[in-house]
Amino acid sequence: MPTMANSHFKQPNGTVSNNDSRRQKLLQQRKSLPIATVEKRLVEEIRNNHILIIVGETGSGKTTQLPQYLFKAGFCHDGKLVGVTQPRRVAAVTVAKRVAEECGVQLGQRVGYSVRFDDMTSGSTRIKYMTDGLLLREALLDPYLSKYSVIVVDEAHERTVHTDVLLALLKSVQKARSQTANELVGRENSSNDANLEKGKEAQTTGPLKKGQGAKFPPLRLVIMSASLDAQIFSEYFGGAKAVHVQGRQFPVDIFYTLHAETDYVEAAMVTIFQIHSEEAPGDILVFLTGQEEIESVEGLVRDKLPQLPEGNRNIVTVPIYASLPSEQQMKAFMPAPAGFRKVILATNIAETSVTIPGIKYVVDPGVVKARNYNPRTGIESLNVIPTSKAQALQRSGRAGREGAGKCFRLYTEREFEKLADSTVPEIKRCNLSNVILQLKALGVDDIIGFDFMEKPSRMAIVKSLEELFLLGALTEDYKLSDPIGKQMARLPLDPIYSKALILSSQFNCLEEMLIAVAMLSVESIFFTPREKQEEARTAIKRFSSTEGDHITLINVYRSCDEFLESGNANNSKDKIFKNMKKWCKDNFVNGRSLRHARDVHSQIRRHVEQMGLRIASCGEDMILFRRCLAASFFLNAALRQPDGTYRALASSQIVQIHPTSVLFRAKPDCIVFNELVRTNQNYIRDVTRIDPMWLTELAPHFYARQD
Ligand SMILES: Nc1ncnc2c1ncn2[C@@H]1O[C@H](COP(=O)(O)OP(=O)(O)OP(=O)(O)O)[C@@H](O)[C@H]1O
Repeated sequence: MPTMANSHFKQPNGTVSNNDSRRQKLLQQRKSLPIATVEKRLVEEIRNNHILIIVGETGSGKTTQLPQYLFKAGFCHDGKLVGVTQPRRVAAVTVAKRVAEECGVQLGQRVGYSVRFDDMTSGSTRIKYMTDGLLLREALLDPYLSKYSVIVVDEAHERTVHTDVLLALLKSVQKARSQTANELVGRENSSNDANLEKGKEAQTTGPLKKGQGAKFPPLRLVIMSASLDAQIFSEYFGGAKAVHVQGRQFPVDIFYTLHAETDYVEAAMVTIFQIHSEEAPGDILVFLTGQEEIESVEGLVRDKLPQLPEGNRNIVTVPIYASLPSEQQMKAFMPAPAGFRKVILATNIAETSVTIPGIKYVVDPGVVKARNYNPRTGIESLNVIPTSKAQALQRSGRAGREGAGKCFRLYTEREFEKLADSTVPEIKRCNLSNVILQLKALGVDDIIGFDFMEKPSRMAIVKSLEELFLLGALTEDYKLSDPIGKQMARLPLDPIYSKALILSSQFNCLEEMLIAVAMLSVESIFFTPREKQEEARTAIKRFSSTEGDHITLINVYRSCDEFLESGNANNSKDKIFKNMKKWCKDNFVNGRSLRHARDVHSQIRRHVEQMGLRIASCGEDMILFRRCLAASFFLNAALRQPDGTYRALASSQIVQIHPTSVLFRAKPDCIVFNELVRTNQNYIRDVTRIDPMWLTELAPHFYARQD
């Protein structure tokens, strides 16, 4: 077995090395992986079975090695690709970098990746890592996924909405590619939603046409995970064969607490410092639930350092969470400064697939922030819940990848035993509008009869179909509308935001809506340090609009723009970055969030430009913009009640304006909002004042009915 590969500390992840000894070392590492002993057998199984399920321990080499074996075995000979999907972009990017390095090729050549807004592939790419969402989008343009000979769905146990939909889609593509002209194709169903909902005649359309798929060679599917319940997948794929890859590379010792912890953040802090003072060198990966919690722990660690003995302050914290811009996420993969211990504070985006060089210790509080959706009330909420056993296994699997590791679970062994084996599939606990819009765009007519691995409730499907109809994305017989529905499906956003962008081009305020949507897509734009509450409030007031949070967010964005434009023209990128950081700090704006919003803004701007939408600004006339908000978010309108609470008009839920909203005290009569958060109350966030008359004028199809 190789010893711990400290070279990773010195060489940034993914650089192409001409250094022979580095290549030799990588080759040695590859050969020592458990999967290497079964290379021939796996290739044979994939040749002989069109669907194969592979279960193997974390770190055994599935993600990095199998695609290379398939390439070597000739699955890419005629220019075809091996596609590997990951639930998360950070995994797709980092694994592709690693595999390119192992192959000794430049990233983007033989080995590449493609994730939303970032394509690192070329005509010569044969092994392509991507997110599952991206492959779904590819299917819009190439319904038979004709350029792939094999598709590997990695980390299938995560059961994200995209993974589930992708599996169903791949099943029908595979069937189509192995069928003859006379056979029926999976996506052509005998009934459709209009039929089910309205008793009309069945109609079928869809891009998969009878016999067309037979033009392409059969598609092979590989479904992989370390902790997957092979049985469920095997049944779904008609008794597909499952193989188990035995053995793990390095051992990971698991430690549990003796007693249940009441405050997991506090327990995580204690554990970090205990590891730092008692354990051998090696970096620490701590799982937390979200940006705010990560930033608060960063602050707590910073505050604690001066209290430690001088020689013991050599800790650096590095955050990693989904809404952090990619280049900042990559900092987690860089080596710590010499003599320092790196403490990575991560959400579950670092839970599967990734190898973070240097990690020897994992701290796992056993909780995760998960989406939950109630189709009856239409409320989608984010709740902190216990992880499943499968997640606990994945988390501990992040240690022990370069040498033996340790995992500290901040809960008792008895609590572990009580955890569910696997996570409830996301498709059963989220709003389905986005998925249904994508499926409709893929030509799936019958959502209720669609071959989901696990069917979402009929109520959830019907509710989302109704929502899409009200937004104008579907016609009366639940077909994708043209052009609105088609345009909405092209935008990689929630349908309600896509609709807002399309409408705002008609209201002459697309400039403003682009900023609003970008700002709404990031967490916590303002930060209020505990010790500077008053100062922060005064600073934030400078951006406040009496009309509400949307215009306030636009004011922040534009003020920063103005600052960057004035006097920064001749500055280097680095200098501008530093200036922006200072501006944000002075104004109590969260710099990371604002940078992310600017990123999202330029990406969606590119999309709307490509779609030919007219980009104009309403200038000073913010009434136009507010009218557009009313026209777009009419499903999220609420009226004030005599007691100061609000009644959400679509669901009749009683809600309250969140204290962080600029309208918290003003309490206008009628509002639209964007987020409903359920804690001990139903709080609404991102709120703007509107005139109630606008609702009947701008959304008569909904409000005429309500009255
Ligand atoms: N970026 C990297 N830097 C250093 N070592 C790496 C890197 N990526 C992979 N490795 C090494 O290759 C091994 C196999 O990684 P791989 O991702 O293929 O395993 P896996 O079986 O897919 O694991 P998981 O189920 O956790 O995704 C790791 O345990 C690690 O030793």
